[in-house]
Amino acid sequence: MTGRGSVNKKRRKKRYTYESLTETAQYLLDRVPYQPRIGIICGSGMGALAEALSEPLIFPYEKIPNFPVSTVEGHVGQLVFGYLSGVPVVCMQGRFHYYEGYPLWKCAMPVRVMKLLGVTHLIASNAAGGLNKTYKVGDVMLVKDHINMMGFAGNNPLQGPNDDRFGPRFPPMNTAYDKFLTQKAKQVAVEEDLGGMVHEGVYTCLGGPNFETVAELKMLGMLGVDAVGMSTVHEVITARHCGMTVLAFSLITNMCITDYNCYDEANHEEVMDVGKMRQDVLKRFVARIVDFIAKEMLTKDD
Ligand SMILES: O=P(O)(O)O[C@H]1O[C@H](CO)[C@@H](O)[C@H]1O
Ligand code: HPA
Repeated sequence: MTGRGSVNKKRRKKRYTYESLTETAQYLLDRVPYQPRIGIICGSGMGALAEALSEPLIFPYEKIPNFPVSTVEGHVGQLVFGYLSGVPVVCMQGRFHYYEGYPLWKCAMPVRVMKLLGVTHLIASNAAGGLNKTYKVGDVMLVKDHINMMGFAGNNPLQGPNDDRFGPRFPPMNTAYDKFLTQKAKQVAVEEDLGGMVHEGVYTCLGGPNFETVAELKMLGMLGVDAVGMSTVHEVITARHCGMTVLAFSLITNMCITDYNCYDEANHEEVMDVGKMRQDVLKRFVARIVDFIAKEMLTKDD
């Protein structure tokens, strides 16, 4: 390969260093008059979560040094800084997925940038297919654990040289999802009238972009998976590696089809529609969680 093609290939493969990520964080810190403490990642169709921020400062991904760009419908592709419940936060309105052609370390790169910005708590949301038969479309599942399917095949965002400034070579993952915060989120959900529609369950991320076959879903069900998606796991692994406290939740946007006699088909339009349908209640939900973190958890970290 010669010329522009080889230059692009080198660029795609070039790993971020602590220094290059610091450069990205510094670019943002030079333009934002505060340090965000809480990071929020918006799932498919859930970009409206960022619209709840007051005094928004918006950075399209293509303008931020070293940032990848969003290519998926329903992921605007910008970082939004602002205040939620009076707390300085940063929100990813659009995340990166493996199926977009990005390696997992690149998909998870914004989490490390958040860390360098001063973020200590991450709230990751996603749209997911409900595999647990008791779930219904529009329900929320607080993630209590995940199965890193791609990791089974050796694909992990932490693959490659470890930089101890971010975290240890061999990070534990049995406490990935903060129990205290998850319990509080459950309580908030009940108070916000999400009551009967809130579950705690196991999420898995597949590589996508195709939705799953019936046999694949049956297998995942046997493994104990409650909700299936194509994101979040690599972000959570990266966040835990660098010591962040994590809450993650899935909006169940469709039920997984595990019946060979059913001819319905999963589709991205439905996923985005359900995200929009639930956006107002999720905005309130996330704002309350941010308020709780600020009052009960941030002070302990200071
Ligand atoms: O996980 P998020 O980004 O919410 O999006 C989910 O929705 C898309 C499929 O409709 C996939 O990208 C899947 O991962
Ligand atoms: N499968 C995988 N990812 C998804 C789904 C699904 O059914 N729904 C939303 N994201």
